Amino acid sequence: MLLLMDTANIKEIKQSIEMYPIDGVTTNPSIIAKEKRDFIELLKEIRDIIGYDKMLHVQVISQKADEIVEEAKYINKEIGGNLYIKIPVIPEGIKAIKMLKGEIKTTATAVFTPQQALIAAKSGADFVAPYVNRLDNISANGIKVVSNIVKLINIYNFNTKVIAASFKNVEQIYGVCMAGAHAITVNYDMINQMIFHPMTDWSVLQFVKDWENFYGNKKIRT
Ligand SMILES: O=C[C@H](O)COP(=O)(O)O
Repeated sequence: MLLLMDTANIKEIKQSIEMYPIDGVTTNPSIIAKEKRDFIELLKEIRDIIGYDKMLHVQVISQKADEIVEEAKYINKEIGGNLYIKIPVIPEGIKAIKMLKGEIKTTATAVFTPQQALIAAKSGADFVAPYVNRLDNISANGIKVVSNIVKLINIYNFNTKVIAASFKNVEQIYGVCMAGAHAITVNYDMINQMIFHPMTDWSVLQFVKDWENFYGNKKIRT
């Protein structure tokens, strides 16, 4: 199971890498624009923080296959390392995924149906990224879509992995993990929510109280 951070915020990336078992970072144009920084400069800083081995997913802007390929090559040259180029599953995007196969790794993004994921996988995408919360928001079932994509990938034995994205609560995250998603990408709030439980905090406080009742402020290691 791969765990990625869906953010381009330097502080959030640094903190989550320090605290949690993070495999990489995913971005999209909206996430990047929020930081109000030079695109390449920001990505280079993220690469420096996470290192060359962790995954970095960066999305293209163009909507024509030839231009998508050019953007992918440019980002790859500038940023390098374990890089995945995110390409939306429009027809020209599928064409670009086919063109990049064997040269640059790709993540087919903005996936809303198993059919889109199937075509992207058949085209050679390394990852497909279904948007769970955006599906739930249009009264579809994000977890079911992820589950069906995982099933299709297994039926046809594609090498493609599912990176479930777009979460607004931990129940959605739990659901896609139970459905066998190979990877999840979550924002800073979600990663903290995943580990939070009021009973855990209460128990920790209780342990400390009981210890102090007998040992006072004595430490385990003096
Ligand atoms: O790149 C895709 C994002 O994970 C979408 O997430 P969002 O629906 O929270 O904007």
